[in-house]
Formats: sequence, structure tokens, C-alpha cells
Amino acid sequence: ETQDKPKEVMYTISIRALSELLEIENSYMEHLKNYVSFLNQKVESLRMFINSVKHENLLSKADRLQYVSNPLNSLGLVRRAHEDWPKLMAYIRDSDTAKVDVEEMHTLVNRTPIAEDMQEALLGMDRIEHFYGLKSSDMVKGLLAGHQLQTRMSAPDCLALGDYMYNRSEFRRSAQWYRLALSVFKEPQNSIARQFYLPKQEELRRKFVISRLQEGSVDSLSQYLKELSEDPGTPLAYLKPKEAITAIERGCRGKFPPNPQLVCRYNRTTTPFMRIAPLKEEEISRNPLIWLYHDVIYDSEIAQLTNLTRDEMIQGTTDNYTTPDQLIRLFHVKITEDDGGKLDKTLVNRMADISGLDVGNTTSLARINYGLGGYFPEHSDYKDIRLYPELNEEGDRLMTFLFYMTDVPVGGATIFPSAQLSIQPRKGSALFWYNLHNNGEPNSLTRHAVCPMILGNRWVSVKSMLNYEQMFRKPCYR
Ligand SMILES: O=C(O)CCC(=O)C(=O)O
Ligand SMILES: [Fe+2]
Repeated sequence: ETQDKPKEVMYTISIRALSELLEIENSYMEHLKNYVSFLNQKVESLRMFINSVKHENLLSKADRLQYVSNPLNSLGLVRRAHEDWPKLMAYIRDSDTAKVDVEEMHTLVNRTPIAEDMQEALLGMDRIEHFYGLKSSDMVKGLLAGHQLQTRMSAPDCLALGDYMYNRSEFRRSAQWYRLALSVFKEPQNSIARQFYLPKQEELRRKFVISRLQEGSVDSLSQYLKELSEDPGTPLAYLKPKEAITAIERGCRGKFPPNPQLVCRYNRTTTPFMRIAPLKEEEISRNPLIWLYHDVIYDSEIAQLTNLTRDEMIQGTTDNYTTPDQLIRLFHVKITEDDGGKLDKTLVNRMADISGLDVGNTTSLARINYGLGGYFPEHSDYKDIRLYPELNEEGDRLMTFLFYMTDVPVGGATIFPSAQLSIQPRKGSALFWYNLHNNGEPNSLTRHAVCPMILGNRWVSVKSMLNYEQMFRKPCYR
């Protein structure tokens, strides 16, 4: 436990890092396989030894006396006791090959997630279930928001979620997960899990009933026991009023009205560049002003931008942003300063060409990778100069430019809850919006969020441009 962990210990908050954890598991399994084949050899040798010393028919005292009356038998017996037994004990105890594997496995265990990582993974699953209003019995079967995966959840997974929900006082949900754990646990392929992780079935039943009692009453005990015997797909009754769904949740569930098709055209006019290389441009909204562009970043550029090692990225948290509420981990991020690589400059110049804005000494480019159930709560990219007078020098963040570097098949939309807009990432697209009104005041309709990730590997590249640099370039939109 006390061994030093690597600097960046979280895996769950970026898919890139999770793939590293998978590599670690692969080598763990390699050593475990070696160890098992070593054990097999050992078992084989020991079995041979046992077979060479057969005493089955020496059950009575008379038989035994007869046996040792034979000097060859007695010699063998004494020699085995003197020479073979201690050798066997040493053989059973250790072996250099096994030691190496066991030590390696210890090292790998020390590199694997800390308790926080486990909590983060459970939180991610919690969001997926809650934000999208999914049924736990669907999730167990790999059915996520209408998308069928070839993966099923195990009984220990269900139990972990049950305990997690219970500890967060989500008692209806914990009861559902416990009931699911019970039913998955009965499946034959879970026999190992049964031995390793699961409390007895009775314990799970008890946890279910306690969860129900937390919100219900002892008078209804027989009803809860009846629920327990029902199919785990039957939703449990609400014993507490159901919470209303929030605007963000509605947006993430695809309940916003479809984005109005305002204009879709080839832009040939904003800058001289666009007359040579016209862009597929969609006007998404007039207030706030939002445009979406397609095919503005090449696959080769994306490959280069997303080729980052663990050491190069840091953990992004909400305290770096204007999110009001709780501190949460957002993603892994790499921030390139203004004098960053050649490719960064290319991208920044492209943003300037597309937007017609001067990107001068802009804020830095961030490359971001989201993780399991990764979520960015509602926030603004502007800070509001009236609240932060120190921004007077450079001005607030006039606009935000977002490159989508991957497709996100399920979940992970960028949404503007007040403006009721939702944009699904498409590889190579870019989203661009004004955070401020023409008079420089913040437009609160630009507050935005990222819906919890369900399926995929979400990479974006983001940059903001500051207001005062634009004095001579910003066209006045109305
Ligand atoms: O990932 C996204 O879609 C949005 C990122 C974002 O809002 C930000 O970096 O400020
Ligand atoms: Fe943002």
C-alpha cells in the first residue's frame, strides 16, 4: 500500500487512460497465467509423488506391522521422511519462477486504481442511469439508451452499484441494483464471483429490504418481500416522490425541439481564405450566435493532436471553470500555451479564417479526453468582467471555438440548456459561438454543458478568443 503510485493516478476520467489500465490488466493476466501453469506443473509432480507412495490397503494395525516388517519398505519410509518430506515442503513453499510472477503481480496491483477511481467509475454509471432515465435491468443486459451492446454486467458490478446508491441515500435505486445482483448471481457463470465477492444471498435480500425500509414502513414489509420475488425488470414503486427532470437531463435525453435549420450553405465570404476553401457552414442559432462547420480538421491532424501520453495530460476539474456548484473531476486535458506546436498555430489560424476574428494573443488551446460517464456541468465560458475587474485589460472571452475530434455514438452532446440546443459531436466538425452580446455583456443563453458520455471516446479541442483583441475585426451582428 505504501509504495509510491505514479503521479497521475486516475484512470476513469479519460478513455485514453482507461486503455492504459487495460494494458496493465493484460500483463497482470499474463503473470497469472504463468503462475497457474507453474501451479499445474507442481500439482502434477505432487500427484506423481502421491501415486508412488500407495498405502491404501494398510488400514489395520496388523497390516501396518506387516508392511514395516519388510526392510525395503522400512528403508523407503525412513528415507522419504528424512529426505523427501523436507524437499517437498520447500517445493510447496517456493519457486523462483513463481516468485517473479507473484512479485510482478504485486507491482501491477500497486499501479491499479485507487479507491477514488472505483468511486469515479460508479459515479459515471450513476450518471448514465440517472441522466438518461435508464432502467437498471436494461443496463445489466447491455442495453444503453436504445443501443444494444454485446456486454452484460456481472453480479459484483450490480452489488457495487447497489452499495454506491445506498451510500448516496438513493434507496429505490439501491434496492433495484441489489435485486438485480441477486438474479445475476444465480446465473451459473457467476460461481467464481460468488466465492470472491458476494455476500450470501440472504445478505443481498437483507440489503434489498433495508433499502426499501429506508423510504417505506415496516407495515409494508410483506409488499417488499413480494417485490423481491418479482422479475428484476419490474420497476419498483416510488416510496418517495419522483424527482422532476432538469432542463439538462431533458436535453441529454433528446427532448429539446430539433435544432432549427436556419441556414446551411458554403461560406465563401468571411475571409479571403474562404473564397479559396469554402466551408460547409450551418447556422445553428441566432441568439446566441452559434455556427457549426463540417470537415474543418483533418484525420491526420486529429491523430497528432490526440497522441498524448499520460505525463502530458492533467486532470481538469470544475474549479477551473465558472461552474457554480460541486467540485467534480471533468476529464484529462492538455493545455498548449500560445507558443505551442506548429499544429496548434495552424488550427488557431484556421479558427481565425473561419470566424473572421483576430486570434492574436488568445487563450490557450485545450485538448480534452472524457472518461466513463464523463460529464461537464452547465457553465459559461465568459467570466463577466463586472465581477472580475482584472479582466479589464484583455476583455472577457468573446467567443469559443470547439473542434470535435471524434464521433460520439451515444451520449456526450454539447448542450445549451437555456437556448434548448443540443449538438452531437461529429469527427472533423467545429462549433463556434459568441459568449458576449454586441455591447460586451455576457449572454447567459450561452451557458452550456456536456451530457454524460455513454459510448465512445470523446476528444475535443477548445479555444476561446478575448474581446478587446477584436475591436477592429468583429463584425457587428444583430
Ligand atoms: O466538450 C465540450 O463539448 C465543451 C467543452 C467546454 O465547454 C469547455 O471547454 O469550456
Ligand atoms: Fe465551456
